[in-house]
Amino acid sequence: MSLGHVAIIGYGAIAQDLVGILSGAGEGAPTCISLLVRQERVSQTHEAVRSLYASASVLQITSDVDDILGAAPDVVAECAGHEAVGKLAPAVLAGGVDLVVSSVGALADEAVMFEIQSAARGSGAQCLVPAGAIGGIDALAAARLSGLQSVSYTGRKPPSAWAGTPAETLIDLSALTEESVFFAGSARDAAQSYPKNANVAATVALAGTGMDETQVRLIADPSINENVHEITVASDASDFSMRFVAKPSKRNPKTSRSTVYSIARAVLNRGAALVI
Ligand SMILES: NC(=O)C1=CN([C@@H]2O[C@H](COP(=O)(O)OP(=O)(O)OC[C@H]3O[C@@H](n4cnc5c(N)ncnc54)[C@H](OP(=O)(O)O)[C@@H]3O)[C@@H](O)[C@H]2O)C=CC1
Ligand SMILES: O=C([O-])CC(=O)C(=O)O
Repeated sequence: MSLGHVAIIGYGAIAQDLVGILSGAGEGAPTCISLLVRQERVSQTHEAVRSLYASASVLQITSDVDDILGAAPDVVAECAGHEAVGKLAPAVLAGGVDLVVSSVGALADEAVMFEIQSAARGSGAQCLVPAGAIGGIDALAAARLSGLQSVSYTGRKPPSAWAGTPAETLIDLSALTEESVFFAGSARDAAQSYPKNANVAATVALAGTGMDETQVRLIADPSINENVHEITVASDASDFSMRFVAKPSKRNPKTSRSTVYSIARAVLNRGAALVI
């Protein structure tokens, strides 16, 4: 088995790291990588990619999803944002291509969720939700089969990681001297109000008690430099708590560095004989 053509939507922090990881995957590396970027970013992306991957003539760059689908990729990895999921995911899935989604919080929009599931059911393609920045999603999704009593998620990041979000209107991020819980509510509200910071809340919700029952707290904490993700689960099979202390991405402090490795694993597993 081998991985053929991988297409990636976006070329920001996660996607740039993903291209590096896939290109360096040795025997498991895809034979071809395509990038789907905004029209206005096509030429700058060509420049960036050419300087980094001089020998990799395999990289193709387009702003047209039909170019991607016409080349029949084995899998598409979305690494762009909620808007890109709403706009492009149904077309990819309707085209019969499996999609690994990073921006899981987009599925908190019921219309987007419906379109994605309809497109996947119609073509037989799958929308794959990786764990992303967090872990323990396997244990949670398995425990759900036994019966879940409660699932809660807490996301804690340095104040600067919440810049440009509604947290700014709730608290003075630059003046914090101690942690501040600025959001407590459902995973659906968290994912939709904090689209670049709370995708994990949606992932935990999908694996567990759903968007409306999953309890979420979001915290700005001036005493930390990492992004800390915690889940607490009570189920008929087991009770567990997990805490992940993730280093921030060097390219984007809102994004945990662990995220891209989870996406890469989901992609590389498509070409593996033994999947773990
Ligand atoms: N599941 C998880 O655990 C996590 C998920 N995420 C999700 O992943 C997304 C990407 O993260 P990250 O790489 O750090 O973010 P970045 O902002 O660094 O990169 C996103 C890139 O995607 C581009 N983009 C956005 N919309 C489109 C589109 N419609 N078509 C083509 N390109 C597009 C952006 O371009 P432009 O700048 O022009 O808008 C930008 O270059 C986040 O927005 C978040 O939704 C992030 C962290 C954890
Ligand atoms: O990467 C992270 O720390 C989590 C994140 O941004 C998200 O869930 O959207």
